[in-house]
Amino acid sequence: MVQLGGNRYGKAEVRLVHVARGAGASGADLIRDWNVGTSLSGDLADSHLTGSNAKVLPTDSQKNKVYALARELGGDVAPEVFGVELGSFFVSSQEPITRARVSVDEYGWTPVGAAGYSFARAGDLVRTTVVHVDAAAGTTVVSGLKDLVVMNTTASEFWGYPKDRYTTLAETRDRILATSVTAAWRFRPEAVAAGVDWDAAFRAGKSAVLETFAATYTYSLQQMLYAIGSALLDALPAVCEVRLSLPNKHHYLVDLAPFGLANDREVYLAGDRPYGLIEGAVLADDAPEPGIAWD
Ligand SMILES: O=c1[nH]c(=O)c2[nH]c(=O)[nH]c2[nH]1
Repeated sequence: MVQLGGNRYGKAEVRLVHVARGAGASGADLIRDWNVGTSLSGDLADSHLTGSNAKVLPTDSQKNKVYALARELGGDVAPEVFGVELGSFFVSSQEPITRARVSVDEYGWTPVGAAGYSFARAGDLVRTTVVHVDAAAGTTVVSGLKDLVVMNTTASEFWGYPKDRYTTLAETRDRILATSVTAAWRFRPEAVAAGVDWDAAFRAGKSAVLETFAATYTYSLQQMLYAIGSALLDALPAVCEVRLSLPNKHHYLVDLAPFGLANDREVYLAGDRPYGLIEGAVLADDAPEPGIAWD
């Protein structure tokens, strides 16, 4: 015998660019460039077990609502606001749907020139948010960033680790530390209910990550993870938990001795794979249980 397990469905990667015309400083346009995902769940067993689509709001309709809502909300809207509105729409308008998950990745654009309508795509990071709207459990918001590549050319050591018969790694008192930061911060339920200045929170979170990375002398990437997580909790009182994923972008000093050249921390091979992957969570002492927030 078999049975249906957990399931959800929706539209992935709905690409949407909203131009808030003249809404910026000196009448400049403001751009929100998004990759939106919707995922609905609830009383949907029939669709899998009998083929009845009576409760299946087409993913095509979900995609259409994404574009329509961007127009309806208008203006320079934070991705979190959009996620809460969109999720609430599906749960309140479709009786079988009890939970909606909305993800928004936001790509930044930097103004170019003075006319207010020219922009260059900002490649430094992607802003992220995942909103869950659940008919019973309420609304959760997890925001953050990904693809933020950072490097310290010194101020990092790695030594004192156990050595077994497979250990060849040389201890180092001075190495390059580089990573691509994925950070996600979970907002406190009461903050979500009261309303958050989402854009200000994002700016504060990004600054906390960058400033901590630059200011922290480390003996491991694990130590950097905890430092960044703590700094985010300090900077964002509305946040109760941070989850971080830090790939170790290894840089190997190239042996140039065969060519009669010394190499005193100058020429490195930028490793691609494999890479170390350091992951962890940092929580406020009073963080409530996450419930569905990370689903
Ligand atoms: O910061 C590090 N943490 C590790 O766990 C590890 N392991 C390794 O080989 N190099 C490193 N660097």
